[in-house]
Amino acid sequence: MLRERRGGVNGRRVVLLVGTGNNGADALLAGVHLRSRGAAVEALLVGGEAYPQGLSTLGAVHGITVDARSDEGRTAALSALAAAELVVDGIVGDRGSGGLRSPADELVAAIPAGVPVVAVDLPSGVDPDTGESSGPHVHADVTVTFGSFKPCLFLPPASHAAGRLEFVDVGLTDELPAQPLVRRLTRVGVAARWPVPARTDHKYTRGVLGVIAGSDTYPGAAVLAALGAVRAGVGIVRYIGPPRVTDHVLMAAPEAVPGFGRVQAWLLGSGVEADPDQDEAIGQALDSGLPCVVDAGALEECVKRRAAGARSVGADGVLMTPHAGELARMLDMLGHEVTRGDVETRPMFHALWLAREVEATVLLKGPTTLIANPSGWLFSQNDGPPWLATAGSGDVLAGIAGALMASGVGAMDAGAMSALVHGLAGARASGGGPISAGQIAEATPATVADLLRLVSEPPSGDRPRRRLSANGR
Ligand SMILES: NC(=O)C1=CN([C@@H]2O[C@H](COP(=O)(O)OP(=O)(O)OC[C@H]3O[C@@H](n4cnc5c(N)ncnc54)[C@H](OP(=O)(O)O)[C@@H]3O)[C@@H](O)[C@H]2O)[C@@H](O)CC1
Ligand SMILES: Nc1ncnc2c1ncn2[C@@H]1O[C@H](COP(=O)(O)OP(=O)(O)O)[C@@H](O)[C@H]1O
Repeated sequence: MLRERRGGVNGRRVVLLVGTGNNGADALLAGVHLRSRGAAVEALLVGGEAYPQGLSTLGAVHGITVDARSDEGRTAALSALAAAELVVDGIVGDRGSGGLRSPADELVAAIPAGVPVVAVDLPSGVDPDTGESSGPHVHADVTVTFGSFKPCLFLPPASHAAGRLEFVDVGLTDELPAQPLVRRLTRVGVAARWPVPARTDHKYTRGVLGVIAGSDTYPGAAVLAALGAVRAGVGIVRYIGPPRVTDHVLMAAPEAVPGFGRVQAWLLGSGVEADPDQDEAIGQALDSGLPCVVDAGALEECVKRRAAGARSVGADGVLMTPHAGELARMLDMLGHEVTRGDVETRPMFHALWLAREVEATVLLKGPTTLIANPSGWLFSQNDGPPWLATAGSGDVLAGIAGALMASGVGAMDAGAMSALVHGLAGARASGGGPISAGQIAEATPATVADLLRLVSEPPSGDRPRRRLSANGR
């Protein structure tokens, strides 16, 4: 980072924020290394006993140590930070809880804006297991993590403070639980799970998705949801909605077939407003025992029915796709006083809460997408640019998820796979600039094709097939 931003290491001022644990020790050793390359290194001690060997080695190479707990030390620490060209955060690691104590909180708040920060293991001040934070915390440009990714690196809001993640394998893989609490599907993981048609397939065996979406107020949502499904490669879309909306859907996606018929899964609710015909159709679909993606205007009906015990399919057959505001509304409906702000502050907690209350899979949309199921497992996907935050983007996502569920993919996988493909398609369409939701749908086929190339057999047969790990990641 010093090389990238300051043209080299020699003579640069590096400040280490050093706690008493292993992360403090790692920061000290990083300091020794940087000192040996000519950087001026100051270690600010924020707790009691820091790693003695690290302190003595840093001293031996003429690094400076400041005990920031005394008044005098704190003043020196603050002026070191004001002049820093790189900060290494080793205050707390995965045993940190309850927010930063003094003087760490004051020092973190004093890191000047624009100075690059490298965090050891996690940005100090966030809760390692939940990604929540109750006070000031470090905002890192890069987090270097050892042995395994800590849950907070994937869980917002902490994940947004971690910056780029650098993983260093220190050989702990065998010690880790087989099923981590939070997982992230990679491109290869999605490609390996993608339903690729066999030579003998026809459109019905590939899966038919019934789409009940759109209204006279929001005709576009139906168009975008149908396009998402068609472009993700469903066998057929059957569209059910008001006549004017049907016309729009058929204009944009002539592949769609209007009216009821046999389907393998449902996509319900995108752009739906109170309408007796659609409400009845949605109710029937929810009772059909078929897998469903439940979005926007169908969320309330789904929650009501499932909370009352009407659960025609289990959690892996229902993928609810609220954004933070909708998730708050659903929990409120169930008698819990929850605001959008509460959900944004504790997204994992609230997604799991709804998943457990109604025994469904919950995909919570946002800058990072969380997919939670009632057993407590989560996927966290963070694959697209902020340009995805555009009207109708979520309707396309619902369409992609619907296509996957119609072809037999379970709700957890369908949620994570659609989030990754939606994110990558957004990035492809964007190329760094603004996008419309329709462009996300348009970029989906090429995005899937790129993914599938990661796991396809080479034509010549002499390159080995890419090996996947046991869990497909
Ligand atoms: N092309 C189409 O057909 C599209 C159709 N769509 C369809 O629309 C339906 C509604 O979905 P939605 O998520 O947009 O609405 P909804 O959950 O009620 O949240 C609204 C909340 O947002 C806020 N808010 C509003 N304005 C704000 C502002 N200027 N600045 C800041 N905040 C503002 C306001 O919150 P407040 O702070 O006022 O409490 C309000 O409560 C849904 O069926 C979807 O599929 C969409 O996909 C879009 C494309
Ligand atoms: N800052 C962001 N970075 C990346 N993706 C985002 C960001 N904000 C929103 N998204 C994604 O954009 C989509 C927005 O969906 P949604 O809120 O339902 O909007 P709409 O109802 O207009 O379609 C979701 O897939 C969400 O995860």
